[in-house]
Formats: sequence, C-alpha cells, structure tokens
Amino acid sequence: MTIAIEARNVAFSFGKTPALQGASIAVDSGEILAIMGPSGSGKSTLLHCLAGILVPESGEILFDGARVDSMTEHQRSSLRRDRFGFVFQFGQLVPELTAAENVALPLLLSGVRRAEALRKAHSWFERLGLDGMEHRRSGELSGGQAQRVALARGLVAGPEVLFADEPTGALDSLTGEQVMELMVAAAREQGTTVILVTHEPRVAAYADREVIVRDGRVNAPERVPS
Ligand SMILES: Nc1ncnc2c1ncn2[C@@H]1O[C@H](COP(=O)(O)OP(=O)(O)OP(=O)(O)O)[C@@H](O)[C@H]1O
Repeated sequence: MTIAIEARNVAFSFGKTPALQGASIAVDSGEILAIMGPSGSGKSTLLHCLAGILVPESGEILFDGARVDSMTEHQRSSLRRDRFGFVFQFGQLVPELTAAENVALPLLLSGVRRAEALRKAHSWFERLGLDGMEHRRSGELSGGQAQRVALARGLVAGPEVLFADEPTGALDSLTGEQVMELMVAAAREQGTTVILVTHEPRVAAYADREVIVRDGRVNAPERVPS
C-alpha cells in the first residue's frame, strides 16, 4: 500500500488551548478513513492540518512526498484547489449560484472553460439522484439534496483526497446513510482517498478503518474483549 497523506507528531494550539499534541496518522491511497472521538478532542483541527488549511506549530504533514507544512500559503492554496476536495457539515453552497454552478465551481477555479465545467457538473446530477435539480438554488433544495450537491462539488475535479468534516451531521440518519453510500461508491470508483470526521458510529461504519482522537492524539479504537 502507498501512503497518500500523513501527519507526523503534529501539534497545534488555538492561543493557549492545545488542539493537537503530537497527532500522527498515515492514510493509504484509496483508503476511506473515519476519524472519531469526543467533542473538542481535535478531529477537525487534524483534518484542517492534513488538508493544508492550518499549519502545524510542530510536526510534519506529508502528501505525495512533499512537506505540506513548509509550503507557502500560495502553494497550499493550489494544492487544495487542484488535488483535494472538501465536503463540510452544512454544504456551504454559494446561495446566489444554481446547483450546477456550485458543482462546477472547483473546475472554474482551476481554469476549465464554463461550458465544459457545466457539462461535467451536470453529469453528476443523475449519478447522485439529483435529476432536475440543476437549476435550483440552495434555498430550494432539501438538506439531503444540498449535501449531495456539496458532495458532487467535492468530487467533480477528481481530487486525490476528499476531506469530509461531519458530512452527515445536519441530516437525519436515513438521508445521512444515502449521502455516505454515494460518497463511498464515488470515491471507490475514482480511487479517491477519503478522510472523514464523524461522531456517528453508523457513519464511521462506511469507512475501511476508524481511528479515535483523544486529547489531541490519535489512537487505534479500543477493542471490546469478546
Ligand atoms: N477557532 C478556534 N478558536 C479557539 N479554539 C478553538 C478553535 N477551534 C477549535 N478550538 C479548540 O480546539 C480544540 C479542538 O477543537 P476541534 O474543533 O479540532 O475538535 P473536534 O474534535 O473536531 O470537536 P467537535 O467534535 O466538537 O467538532 C477544542 O478545545 C476547541 O475548543
């Protein structure tokens, strides 16, 4: 197995609040990893450090042989745009844009021509059960539909790593499972590595592996003796 992305002994604080205190994790290429753990344990901070959104105070982030933590802001921004995809808890669609324009956004930002970007965006609607929703704005979509649009936006540019922070957190459990099924199927098809933060065991069950973050460090899950 090739390692896609790795955190080595990463520390990060918000002012005097330590969020990560020596967190290490290596994620295999194509692996779907669930990061679990109590509220405030550092899950989102770890995701943000891996994704090059936050820069660790110490430790290393490695992606495809490169040190993400020592890149310039411009390099990290290009990395996020060109090689990573993101899905957040509240879809965070741009309300002024149609669903199709929202999905096309990462392609437009990478310089793909508008017609081509919209064509690629449209192909995701049928795939995610969103036929006919292309021209709606986010206010005209249900929570589950909006989150599927956000998922399409996260995957449309064929990212090597998809970062998903509580992607089902705002959905009821059935809708959440539908989003997870689509996410896992699309990721497997594209060979995308997925790093998923969730506090829901039913959501984590879709992953190949679960780790637990406690007090800013990563542990393997505790096994209940049988
Ligand atoms: N922007 C911020 N400013 C100040 N402190 C923060 C900020 N973001 C997170 N923290 C603190 O850092 C620690 C880790 O937060 P983080 O959001 O990574 O935890 P989490 O495990 O993702 O929590 P949750 O499950 O509640 O989302 C917590 O003590 C939190 O209060």
